[in-house]
Amino acid sequence: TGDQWGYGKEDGPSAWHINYPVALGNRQSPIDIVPDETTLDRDLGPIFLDYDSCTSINISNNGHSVVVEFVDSDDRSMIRGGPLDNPYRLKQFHFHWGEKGHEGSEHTVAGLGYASELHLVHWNAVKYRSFTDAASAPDGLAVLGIFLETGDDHRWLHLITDVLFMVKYKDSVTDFKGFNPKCLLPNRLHYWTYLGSLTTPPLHESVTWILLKEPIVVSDKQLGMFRMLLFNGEEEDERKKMENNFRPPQPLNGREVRSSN
Ligand SMILES: NS(=O)(=O)c1c(F)c(F)c(S(=O)(=O)CCO)c(N[C@H]2CCc3ccccc32)c1F
Ligand SMILES: [Zn+2]
Repeated sequence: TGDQWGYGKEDGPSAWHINYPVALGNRQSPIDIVPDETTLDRDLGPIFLDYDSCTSINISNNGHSVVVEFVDSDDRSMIRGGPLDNPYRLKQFHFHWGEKGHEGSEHTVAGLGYASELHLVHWNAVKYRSFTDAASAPDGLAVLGIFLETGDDHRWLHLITDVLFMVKYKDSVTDFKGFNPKCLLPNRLHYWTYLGSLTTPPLHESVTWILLKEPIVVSDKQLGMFRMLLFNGEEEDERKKMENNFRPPQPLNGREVRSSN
C-alpha cells in the first residue's frame, strides 16, 4: 500500500516523490531559515497557546515517530494569533531526531541543524469539519516547531522519556493522560513563519509553519532514550533503531519567511 515510506536508502525522502508527486511541489517543508533574509513584519502579533492538560490521550510509535494524540472534538487546546486568521485545534505532537548531536532537526537555521525538533500539529476547525479535510487544505494546518539543543536535563521531558519503553515497537500505544505540552515551550515565543507542507507523506501543502527562535535544552541522555525506539514492529526480525527520522531542507522557491519582533 502507499504507506510504505520511511527514512532508509530505498524508501527515504529522495524516493517519496514516486508515490507522492507533491514532494516536488513549490511549497514543501522543511526549509533552511536564513535569519538575515527573513522579513521583520511588525503587523505579526504574538502567538497564544492555550493548552488544557485534560486533552492528552495516548502516546504511540507509528513506525515514523513517537506521537502524543489529543482530544480534538472541542476547543480546549488551541493555538491562535500570530499569522493565523482563525484559532487552530491541537491534534498531536511528535519529534524528529538524529543519531548524533548536530543534526536531527528538519528545519535548519543558517545551514545549521539542531539535535531534534518538536512539532505540535494543529488544524483549522473553524473552516473544516475534520482533521483529514483540513490536512489537505492550504490553510488547514498550523504546526508549531520547537528546536531541541543538547545541554542539561530538561525538567519535564522525563514525563515522555520515562514511558518510551512502553512504545518501543511500531504500532504500540499506551495511555498518556494529563500531559500539558506547555511544559515543553521555551521562555520566549518569538518566531519565524512561512507557508509550507507536511514533512512526511502525504506531504500536503497545507501547513502554516510557526518556528520558535528559542530552542529548549534537553540532555544527550534524554535524547538517547528516543533512539531506543524502533521503526519495526515486535513481530519483525530486523531491529531498526528509530533515528534520523527527518526530511532535509527543500527549495524555498521564492517564498517569504516572516519574523515576529
Ligand atoms: N512533520 S509533520 O508535522 O508534517 C508530521 C509528521 F512528521 C509526522 F510524522 C506525522 S505522523 O502522523 O506521525 C506520520 C504520518 O503522517 C504527521 N501527522 C499528520 C500528517 C497526516 C496525518 C493524518 C492523521 C493524523 C496526523 C497526521 C505530521 F503532520
Ligand atoms: Zn514533524
